[in-house]
Amino acid sequence: MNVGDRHYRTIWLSDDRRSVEIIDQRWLPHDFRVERIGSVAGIATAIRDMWVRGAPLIGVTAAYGVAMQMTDDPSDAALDAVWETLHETRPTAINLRWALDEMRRFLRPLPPEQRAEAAYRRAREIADEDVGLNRAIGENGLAIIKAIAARKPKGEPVNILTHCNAGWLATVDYGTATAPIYLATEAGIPVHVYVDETRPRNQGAQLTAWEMAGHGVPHTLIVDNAGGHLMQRGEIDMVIVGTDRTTADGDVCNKIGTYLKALAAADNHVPFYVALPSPTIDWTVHDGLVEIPIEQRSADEVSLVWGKTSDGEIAQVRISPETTPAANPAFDVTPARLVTGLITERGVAKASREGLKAMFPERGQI
Ligand SMILES: CSC[C@H]1O[C@H](OP(=O)(O)O)[C@H](O)[C@@H]1O
Repeated sequence: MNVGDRHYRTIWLSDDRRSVEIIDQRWLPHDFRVERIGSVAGIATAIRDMWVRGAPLIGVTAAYGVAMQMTDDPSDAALDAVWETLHETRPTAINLRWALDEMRRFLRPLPPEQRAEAAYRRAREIADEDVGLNRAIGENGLAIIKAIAARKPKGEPVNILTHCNAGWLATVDYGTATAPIYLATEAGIPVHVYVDETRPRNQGAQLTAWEMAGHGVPHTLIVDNAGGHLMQRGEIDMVIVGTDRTTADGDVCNKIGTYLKALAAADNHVPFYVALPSPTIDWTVHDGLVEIPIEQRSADEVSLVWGKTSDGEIAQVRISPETTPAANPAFDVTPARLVTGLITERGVAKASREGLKAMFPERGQI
């Protein structure tokens, strides 16, 4: 999307045709920093420490990491080793495994001497595919926003709540949950977005709010605990979130706190949508609560917060006693029964095995 008057993707090949450049999201919204990464170790650090984050973007970044490995050592052993190294960086987003599997599937049959060039080509294709998938998600989600807008007094905005950042910063471009919002804004449909701050890393306050401001989307930052209150008072017309892994039965794993939003939405009859490209569907699992690994991140992310001081320094401060332990599960699972619909690149699927099979019949027996 545009940053000022310049278009950016979140990741792109450097002019050395080996490294990639990424928007280092740790410093947003206070500082826009681009980092160049030219090694598998650098890619692993960028994913693990969330310089880049968001399921689709994690996958694309890993794909380029495989390409870097193939440049250094195109052997089968190296291909397996880079799969393992990058797969262990973050356990929940299925796009990471999907991208690593896809790169290995694509490269294995090739002679080693062809693998590096082919790997960079395939990584770029995966990045381009992500943009196309998200654009299609935007079109399918736009129809939902239009239908809600049609039922509201003319000119009144559709009030949309979103959690965490499933925006263009979580993908290569457009985002998933934000794609319908961007297209609605471009179509002149009045929308207003309630942005959950999304503790502990505040992806909403720091990233989604920055995106909304940058794209001229009216928005209001709220604490995570305010969403239910707003729904009770009829101030939310729909919820739309992203996902890091959705099961073949429609259970949705997403940033911690999503489940609580879904419960409040169900209790207040607010439609709760999940936007996802098909690589985020894990067809090998059915019960998300049992089968999806939930990343446990550092307690420091709970006890310390980043911000800008009054003299403009970006700093971290402690918000709890030094001796207080903290728990930091990074994701939770929303059961399919709480999901109104899954907005995919092909259309809106029911959150069920039948609904997903109907949308993706080529998946056969799931
Ligand atoms: C479009 S996937 C976005 C998804 O990823 C985020 O997690 P994280 O920031 O930890 O990578 C969050 O769950 C978003 O919904």
